[in-house]
Amino acid sequence: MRVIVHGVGAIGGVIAGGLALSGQEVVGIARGAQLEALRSGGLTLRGPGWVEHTRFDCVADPSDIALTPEDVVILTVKGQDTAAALGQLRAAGLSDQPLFCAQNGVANERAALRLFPNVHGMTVMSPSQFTVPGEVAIFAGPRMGIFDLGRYPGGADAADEALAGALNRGNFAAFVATDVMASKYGKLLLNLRNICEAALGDGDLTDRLAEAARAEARQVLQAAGIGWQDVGLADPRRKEFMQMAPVEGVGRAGTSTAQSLARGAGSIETDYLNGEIALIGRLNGIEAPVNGYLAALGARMLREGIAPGAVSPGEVAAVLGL
Ligand SMILES: NC(=O)C1=CN([C@@H]2O[C@H](COP(=O)(O)OP(=O)(O)OC[C@H]3O[C@@H](n4cnc5c(N)ncnc54)[C@H](OP(=O)(O)O)[C@@H]3O)[C@@H](O)[C@H]2O)C=CC1
Ligand SMILES: CC(C)(CO)C(=O)C(=O)O
Repeated sequence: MRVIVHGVGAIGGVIAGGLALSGQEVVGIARGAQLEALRSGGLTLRGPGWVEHTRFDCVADPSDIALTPEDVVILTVKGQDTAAALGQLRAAGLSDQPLFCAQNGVANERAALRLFPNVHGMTVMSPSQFTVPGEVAIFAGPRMGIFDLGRYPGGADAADEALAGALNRGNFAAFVATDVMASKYGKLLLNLRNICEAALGDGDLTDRLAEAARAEARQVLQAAGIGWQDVGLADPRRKEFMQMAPVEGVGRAGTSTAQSLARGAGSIETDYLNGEIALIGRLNGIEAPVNGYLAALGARMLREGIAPGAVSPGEVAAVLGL
């Protein structure tokens, strides 16, 4: 098995780095300064109380790789970049190799299944950050992440077992799940907080706003007949495998959404997180005003260049009556 990681940023870096450090053959797909840095100097991983350095092959496009039936692809781009990445993979000749969507949100797998037959979901619990080109930080230990892996839309097969085995050898805690989308919907509920924290920073209003978004989302999912599994702090695997911890010399820029805003990435994932709840609500004739507002707020922050934490608490509290 050769593992191709498409999108070596925070999560792609941690996954590719952990696998490479364990001796697994890895090829990364990256772009810009990150590609240059990975090619010239390799990847540095910084964790709580440790630093590791590793090297693996990196290319700019899947078409630079001579794909074989033994390849497995892990997609680690943000949801808004999935369509372009899938198009690249198709142009490169990917066919029935397993394709794992190691991303937040629940829309990536469906988009992938339109083009490819062998699609798998992968829930990612791994608080990570792209710091500078050629370096990523992981704010948790003792394992670098907890993953649920399974075939989309359901079931599990040998590819899930094989990748879970490789990830476990790479200091992750990986679990094969026959209903991986239940786990991914559970993770979606957690990620509804991303834009709240990106807008307001941490605090009581953020907590209340996130809870309002989650309460609304639970109603929407229930009405749409969609089940979920709790993968939050109550999940006993977190205590055993992965607790949050600071990384010396690296300030945490918040969730992946705040990270995109902080580094001026030009796009954020909110339409695939809170926007997904608004979409499911609209498809089922249910109002989802809190998540609809939060998706629009994310778009406004991007449009107006509002920095993380700089949205007026009074405005949010007034609009949502909190
Ligand atoms: N960060 C975290 O703590 C967590 C993130 N996640 C999820 O993981 C997924 C990835 O997030 P994260 O790692 O934070 O995001 P990052 O932006 O750090 O990483 C994504 C990387 O993919 C690159 N990329 C995008 N499209 C392409 C392409 N076509 N070819 C090559 N490279 C490409 C981006 O480049 P560029 O910078 O140029 O856009 C970037 O380097 C998201 O769904 C996120 O929600 C899940 C759990 C935790
Ligand atoms: C782990 C968590 C909830 C926060 O880092 C995340 O998924 C994200 O940043 O998108």
